[in-house]
Amino acid sequence: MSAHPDLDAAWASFFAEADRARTRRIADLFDDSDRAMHFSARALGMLFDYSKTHIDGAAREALLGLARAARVESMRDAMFSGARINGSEDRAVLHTALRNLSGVPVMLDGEDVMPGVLDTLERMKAFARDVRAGRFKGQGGAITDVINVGIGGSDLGPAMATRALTPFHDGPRCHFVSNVDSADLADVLDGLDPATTLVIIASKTFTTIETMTNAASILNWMSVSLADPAAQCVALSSATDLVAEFGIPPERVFGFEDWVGGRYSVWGPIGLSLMIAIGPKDFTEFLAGGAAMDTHFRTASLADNLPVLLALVGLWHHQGMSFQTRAVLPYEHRLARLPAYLQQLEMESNGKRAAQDGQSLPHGSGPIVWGEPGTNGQHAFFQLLHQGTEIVPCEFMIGAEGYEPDLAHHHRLLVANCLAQSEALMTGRSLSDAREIAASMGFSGDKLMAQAEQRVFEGNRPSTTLAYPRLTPRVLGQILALYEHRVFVEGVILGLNSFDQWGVELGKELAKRLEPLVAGKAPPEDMNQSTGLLAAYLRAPK
Ligand SMILES: O=P(O)(O)OC[C@H]1O[C@H](O)[C@H](O)[C@@H](O)[C@@H]1O
Repeated sequence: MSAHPDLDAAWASFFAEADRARTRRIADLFDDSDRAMHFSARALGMLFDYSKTHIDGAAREALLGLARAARVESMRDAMFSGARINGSEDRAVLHTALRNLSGVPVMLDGEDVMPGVLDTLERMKAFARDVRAGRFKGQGGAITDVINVGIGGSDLGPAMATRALTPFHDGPRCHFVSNVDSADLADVLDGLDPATTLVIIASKTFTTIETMTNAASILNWMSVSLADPAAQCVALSSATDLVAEFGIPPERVFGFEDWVGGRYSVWGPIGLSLMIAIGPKDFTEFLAGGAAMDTHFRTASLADNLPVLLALVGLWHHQGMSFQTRAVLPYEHRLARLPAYLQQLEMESNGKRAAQDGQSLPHGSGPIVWGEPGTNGQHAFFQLLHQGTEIVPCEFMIGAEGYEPDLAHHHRLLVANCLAQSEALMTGRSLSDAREIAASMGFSGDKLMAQAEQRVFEGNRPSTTLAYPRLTPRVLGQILALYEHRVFVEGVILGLNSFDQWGVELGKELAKRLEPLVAGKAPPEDMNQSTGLLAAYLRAPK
């Protein structure tokens, strides 16, 4: 007898609905003339349309039943209340406190974390203002360039958001170095003046090999021409003792606590490069957007709750319809790094095999997430989205307005393309229409059939669209918090801990063991022969 009979029953109705849906055509669901209204939701000025999916009223009831049976609301409240929901690391999950601009107390072990959070935020703002105004100087004058050295969560958030908010840049240029591949560092340093460059070393643990290696090499680069390279360094970290050992004085260290996961950390000190690029005021807007989404997530009913709906649609496609991946397709060129950011957020959070109690997950983990901005993707992999034998649910994103009023016709084309794709995926093209096309091209007989078949689009391919007014700092904050909570809800329903990442450890350990071998020293005793062959080739390629 299961310990969770309600949850088991909810999963059973979920799978029964998914089975029923397999034979259904999405386009037929639009016989209901109100479907678009009934299968979309609005919040904070954004519109989430999930009507172009196989979900009907009964399926939605089953999905909401699953959210209720998995106790999504009480788990949500537990997260916001500072409970240690990250069980394997025995940590609370309170990145939301970083954007809690109201300052309403957030208690952890009987203590309010907000005074510390707001104090750090004020210090960041003061420092960002000094850098932007030229009061904080490099050894050659005002700072012209900022390099954020970090990887994973200490890179993807600020790198993605800084690019997303290009129209708001009015500070020094910001660059990002993450890869241990020297090519990354060399390309960023090329053309920079060490005397006017600020280096931000961003690492929660301050032990990550890529970041520490890059930081050391940057300091070497600076030391060729500067008397005191460390004077132009800032650290963003939870490991204040290691930062002190490294030699960065406390006034240039911005700390955060272990209850902020790396991939959830852009809202705090890890966002410093973004704050320097766009200024404290717009950064505060970004935080306000995240906070507004938190309030929505905490107060909206499940059926109107955007993060819950995104999560349920995701589970429906992956667990219910057995679609293995999902594509994130921002029709917003400045969100080019969003798919990479979401890959870490979603796959590092929910790409797991074991439940909190160590049992195998009964219904698997989260899906593979990938994507590219439109319209570029249309000229690359959309072929497979339309005619491949794998079905990939697509998540489109589009703003009503861009930032180039003189080029408004570009934006109209962008919107038309985005809408055209979701419609084409759903409606497809029938064999008879394809035959007509082939006939009009002059084909006949067997050739006509062959030509026609290749022009058939099965259609019935699901997508959702998130539409927003314009990509402002506030809207970006809303979107990122929306996805964070979506990942959380999916994780709760799947029964896993979204906040640890044990799956990244093994490769790191092995890399450490293999380094001597790559350097030509003794191989580890239990080294695999394929690895040995590759290492030998890479030492002397012939
Ligand atoms: O910020 P750091 O401690 O340097 O960690 C950087 C990144 O590396 C780790 O391997 C984790 O997979 C990420 O979650 C983390 O964001």
